Amino acid sequence: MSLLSFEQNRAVDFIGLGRLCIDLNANEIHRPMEETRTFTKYVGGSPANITIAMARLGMKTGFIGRVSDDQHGRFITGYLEKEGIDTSSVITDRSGSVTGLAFTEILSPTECSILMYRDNVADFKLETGDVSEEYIKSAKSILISGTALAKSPSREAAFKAIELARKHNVVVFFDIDYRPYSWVSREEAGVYCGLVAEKSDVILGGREEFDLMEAVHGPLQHNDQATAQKWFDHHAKIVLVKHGGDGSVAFTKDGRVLTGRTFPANVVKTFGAGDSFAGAFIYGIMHGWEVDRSQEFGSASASIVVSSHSCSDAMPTVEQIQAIIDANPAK
Ligand SMILES: Nc1ncnc2c1ncn2[C@@H]1O[C@H](COP(=O)(O)OP(=O)(O)OP(=O)(O)O)[C@@H](O)[C@H]1O
Ligand SMILES: O=C(O)C[C@@H](O)[C@H](O)C(=O)CO
Repeated sequence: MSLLSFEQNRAVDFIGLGRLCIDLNANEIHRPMEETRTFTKYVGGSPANITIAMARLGMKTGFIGRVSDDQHGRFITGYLEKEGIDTSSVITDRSGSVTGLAFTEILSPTECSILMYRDNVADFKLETGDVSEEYIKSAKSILISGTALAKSPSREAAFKAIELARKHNVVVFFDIDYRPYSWVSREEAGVYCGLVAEKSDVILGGREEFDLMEAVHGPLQHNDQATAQKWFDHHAKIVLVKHGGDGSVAFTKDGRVLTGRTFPANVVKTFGAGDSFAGAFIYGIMHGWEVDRSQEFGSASASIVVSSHSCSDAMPTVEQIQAIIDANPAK
């Protein structure tokens, strides 16, 4: 019995909402950013990365967001269009906003950090008027990333999108995506992420991201199974807890607990694992695959992206992911 039912007669499979930014990944790796002279530019932003991942896997995708009225905004929109992502709801913001920049430092394969420049960014200027009911009802699913909740009017736009999704049987995927630099406080993040989690069908996050919500919406349990039950008591059908190199654990409302394995990787950088995992995992779920097969697909995708310099550019095809799985059969 499928946990989720996706409306089939919809023009769009998946809509991402929120952050469209630019990654500037250090070319001189294994040294501090103070010693970096050059960077390579990629489209970034967790929801953008996940939407690009879905498009690379052949899904019909769209995006709801705002970009700056400059070369960076045009670069992002052009990239999305080249990937086949519908940009009819990607709005050029003309308030003088800028594009968020994510400078990434790769000290070692396991020591990576991101320096975020996010003052007056276009993505937080997303307004409720940018969220079209007609567009939402044309989709099978929508992705909400937690950072979109960090500031108004983006926050209200995200909540409107969720309400419209619920009204039109659009499946809501929620990636908690906690990025401290965008929030006033952890507590505020917990408040708003918890309110979205209560309305979501599938929730993805790390242990500490679930703790963030439980610190406000209680009780704080540090226990994946108890966490999952908490959200099943609301609207969730699948709760997936990511554990980095240790894989993931998925809980289903019908009582299954599924452990996701990891795949060997020549790790260049650790970030991008979550977005590539999410894209391929959601792909599996939307194709009616069992949750554990979807976890495996997500994990294989992540092993490719952590072995690459970029996030968005490195998002793999179905064939590339399957080749990793075929080369590393489960024991
Ligand atoms: N070093 C690794 N090698 C292979 N697979 C990995 C590695 N790190 C993570 N993964 C895979 O990616 C999935 C998601 O990783 P993780 O838990 O780090 O998400 P995240 O914290 O959201 O990542 P990000 O750093 O992109 O925000 C894991 O469940 C695992 O399957
Ligand atoms: O989501 C962000 O703001 C940073 C991303 O652009 C970056 O690619 C990353 O950290 C992916 O996890």
